Amino acid sequence: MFLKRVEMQGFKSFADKVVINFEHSVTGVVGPNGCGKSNITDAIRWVLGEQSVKSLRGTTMTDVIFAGSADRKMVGMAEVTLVFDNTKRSLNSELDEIEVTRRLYRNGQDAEYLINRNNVRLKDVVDLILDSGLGKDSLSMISQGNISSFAEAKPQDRRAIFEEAAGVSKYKKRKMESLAKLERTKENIDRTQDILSELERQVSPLKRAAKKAELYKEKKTRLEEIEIAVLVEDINTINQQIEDAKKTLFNIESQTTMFQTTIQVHETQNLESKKEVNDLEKEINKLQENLMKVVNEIQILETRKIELDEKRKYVVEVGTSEEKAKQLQSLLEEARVEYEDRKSRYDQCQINIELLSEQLSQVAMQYAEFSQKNNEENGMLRRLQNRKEFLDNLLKDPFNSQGGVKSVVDNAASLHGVLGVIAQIMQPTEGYEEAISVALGGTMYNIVTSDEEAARNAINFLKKNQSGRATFLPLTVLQPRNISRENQIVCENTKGYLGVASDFVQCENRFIPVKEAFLQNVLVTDTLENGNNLASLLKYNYKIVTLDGDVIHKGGSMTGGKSKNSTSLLTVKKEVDEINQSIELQIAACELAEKNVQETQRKREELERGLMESRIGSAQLEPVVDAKRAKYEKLKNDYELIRPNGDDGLGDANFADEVVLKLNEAYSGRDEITNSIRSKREYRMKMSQDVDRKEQQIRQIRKDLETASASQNAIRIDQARLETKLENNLQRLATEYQLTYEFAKTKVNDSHIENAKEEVLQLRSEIERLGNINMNAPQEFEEVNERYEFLDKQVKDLISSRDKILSAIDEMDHVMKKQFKEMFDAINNELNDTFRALFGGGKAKLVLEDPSDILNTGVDIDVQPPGKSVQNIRLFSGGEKSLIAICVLFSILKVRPVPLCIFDEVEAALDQGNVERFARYLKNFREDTQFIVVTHRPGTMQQCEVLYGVTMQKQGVSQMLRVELKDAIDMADGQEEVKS
Ligand SMILES: Nc1ncnc2c1ncn2[C@@H]1O[C@H](COP(=O)(O)OP(=O)(O)OP(=O)(O)O)[C@@H](O)[C@H]1O
Repeated sequence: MFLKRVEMQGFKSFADKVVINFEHSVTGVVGPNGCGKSNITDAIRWVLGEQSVKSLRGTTMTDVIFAGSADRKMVGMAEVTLVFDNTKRSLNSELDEIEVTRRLYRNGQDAEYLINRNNVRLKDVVDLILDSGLGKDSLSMISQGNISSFAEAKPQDRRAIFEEAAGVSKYKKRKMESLAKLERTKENIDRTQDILSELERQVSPLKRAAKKAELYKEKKTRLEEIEIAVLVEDINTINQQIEDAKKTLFNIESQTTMFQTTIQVHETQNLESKKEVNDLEKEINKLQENLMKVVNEIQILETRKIELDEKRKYVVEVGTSEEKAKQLQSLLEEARVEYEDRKSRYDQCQINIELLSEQLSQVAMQYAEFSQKNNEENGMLRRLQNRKEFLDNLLKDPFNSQGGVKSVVDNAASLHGVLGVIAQIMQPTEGYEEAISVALGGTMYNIVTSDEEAARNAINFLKKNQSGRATFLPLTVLQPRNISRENQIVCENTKGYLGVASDFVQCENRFIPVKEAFLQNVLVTDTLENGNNLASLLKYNYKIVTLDGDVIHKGGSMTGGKSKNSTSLLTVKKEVDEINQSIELQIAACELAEKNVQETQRKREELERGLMESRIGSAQLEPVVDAKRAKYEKLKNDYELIRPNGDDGLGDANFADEVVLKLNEAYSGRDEITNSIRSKREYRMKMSQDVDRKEQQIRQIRKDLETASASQNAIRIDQARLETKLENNLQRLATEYQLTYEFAKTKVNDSHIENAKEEVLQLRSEIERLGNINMNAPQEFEEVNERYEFLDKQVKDLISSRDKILSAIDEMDHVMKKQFKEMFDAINNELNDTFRALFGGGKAKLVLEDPSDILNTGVDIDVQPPGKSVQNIRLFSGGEKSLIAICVLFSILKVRPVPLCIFDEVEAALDQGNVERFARYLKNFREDTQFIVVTHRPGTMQQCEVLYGVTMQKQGVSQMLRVELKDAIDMADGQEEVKS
């Protein structure tokens, strides 16, 4: 037998273990109402996986567990086992015997299925019986209710049994599943497409933004390359400039040493010269003493000579003619010598007068010039001293013209948080005073406060005291203003650019925000021309100042020029320094001018003295010469009278009187001393001039030394500035680009530097044109695009799976139509014979309500019992309806036999004759089908090969026992008479 055994324990009314062995093809189960017959059917249905509590006639699943009775306690577990013979492989297993068990515990949770005592899932049980004909809608379990509902059912509801028979229901189930899946797939497609279109909206702008960001990065990288190249180039230049500065410093140092040596040499020489002048002075004095002696000697000799002359005159008057002539000749010769000597000295005096006059007039002119120069220099010195006094006052009282500022500064000690005036806080680098002064402009009088409250307090103070107005800068509100990196590159590549103004200002750390707010975006150039060039490259976006204090304002307007004696608080210190220096120089200039005047005066006096001496000498000599000439001519006449033809004897005359000779000697000695004095004086003058010249040279060299030292300082400052700049550039290479100078050098090539300025401008304007950049865009785009592509693929997959489902549904529809139609036709073929057999004639047929819609059409039954006209099943009596339904059931069994069929009082509504016909007909199927028939009808019982009686001997607990026909009939409530 297919179902070999049923074992039950604790299932519904079967409290105790009951084992039913099936050994016959047709087994009858009999018993009185409520004894538990149908519970056996329920047990079989339950094991085969029934999940519907309603089908099991309960409200919860635990209702199947024996609930107890008057004298039995409830049990905790229900267990039913079915044992099948599977040698015909009706079940989906290769085993010959299969034991299926289901257990349920009262806690309702520990439900179990077992196949051959192994725990399995419900699905395994369902798979086991799939297509075996034991399904819950199959014909394997037919109750009286099924029979009547089949007959009463609408044609539409009736097709289920044909579908089951045709094996269509599994396709139908699959189709339902596929449709549900299709629905889910469509929903997924819709949902995914919604997300997709949302993503699509994001993807395009993100793609554009990402492209923009990439472009930006590219250009930025190029800018960086250029910047690195410019930095490297800058470093090269700075290194070169530092080298040059060192060389220049070395040259200046050598020059300084040379200057110092020259000064030393000059000073030593001057010392010697001065000593020499001193010696000359002494010599001259000595000579003058000698001169006096000679002059005295001359006077004595002259007196003696006069005496001698008198003696000679006497000889001439009283002597012989010979003596006379001789004497006269001697006198004549003497007079000639005297005359010529005096004449020559007189002439010399005249020459000296002329020479000295000329020299004197030159010196006088020089003296006038030097005096004028001296006056000028002194005037200049006075002007400088006046200016210095003014500047000193300004330094002492810098805010005299700014009432409010002065008042706040004077009272700073009592005002909380007043930190100082910008002009005092900022220290411009030497040489940059004018530039910083104009860069700050009026801001230099602004007062820095710690915060806004301090500023408010100070303003209230000014109001209260009505002591003026002032502008305040609270440190807490200051924002740094910079020039962009790209513009910086442009600047650094522009000729004459020196830096931003803040580079040239020192201040305490706490005031750095002030510097950054006002000077970090002001550019400094050396000249106005270079400033204009830079301004145009930067499109007039920045304020530019020059070292001279000219300003190119934002927008391009320019301010410049110079007003007399103008000064600002930032330049005043520089001017004071400069003026102190100028005063020092001016004092030296005055001293020099004074010295020149004095020197010239001394020279003039000396010349005047010489001239005077010469004039006196000349005046003294003039009458002497006349007298000597007259004397000489008279003696000549006298002698010619004595010797009219002349006498050669004259030559022999001994007129060389000793006195005369001495006198002549004395005169020539006097002249010699005078000449020596003159020449020594001249030499002394030359020496003094030489000393003066050298002193002047020393002063000039000292001036040059000062200039050299100033330029040394300037070069050192410049060198320090270059070294700071170099340090900054190296630092920037390291921090911004993580590069050493040596490595960066290997990275750059000429192409980076070529046209750097133009390219930077070009790149900068291109970057500007790019507008706002979302640097996260590439990543966001990648993420969104990845999601987009993923979802797009998913949609495609979903569409393809939807198409597959649709085609599977189509295929299933096709199979279902085919199988349904074939099964329907086959059953229809059998129905007529079955009908005739059970009704004893007539005819019957199945009719499709809508043959064009095989998948949904209802099934009607047209029957014509013998002697009756064709009628629809609904018009027949209850018994007839049952029998017609049974005809259909048997027709189906003929076409589609099932291994097990349980009939639960299906023939209840039939009359006895029909019951017997039914029971006999049933036996036709016992070859292929095992029947378990629950019945009250003796007619049926008679046809069963074995009968089991169900009893409830103990109240509420069912029991089974094999019974004989007679007992069975007795047990069946005696409702039917047994036909003997
Ligand atoms: N969980 C349960 N515990 C104890 N008894 C139960 C349980 N469930 C059902 N029963 C009993 O089973 C009996 C019904 O059994 P069943 O319907 O099989 O009777 P039957 O023999 O088919 O009757 P009829 O001939 O009237 O159809 C009832 O008496 C009911 O009290």
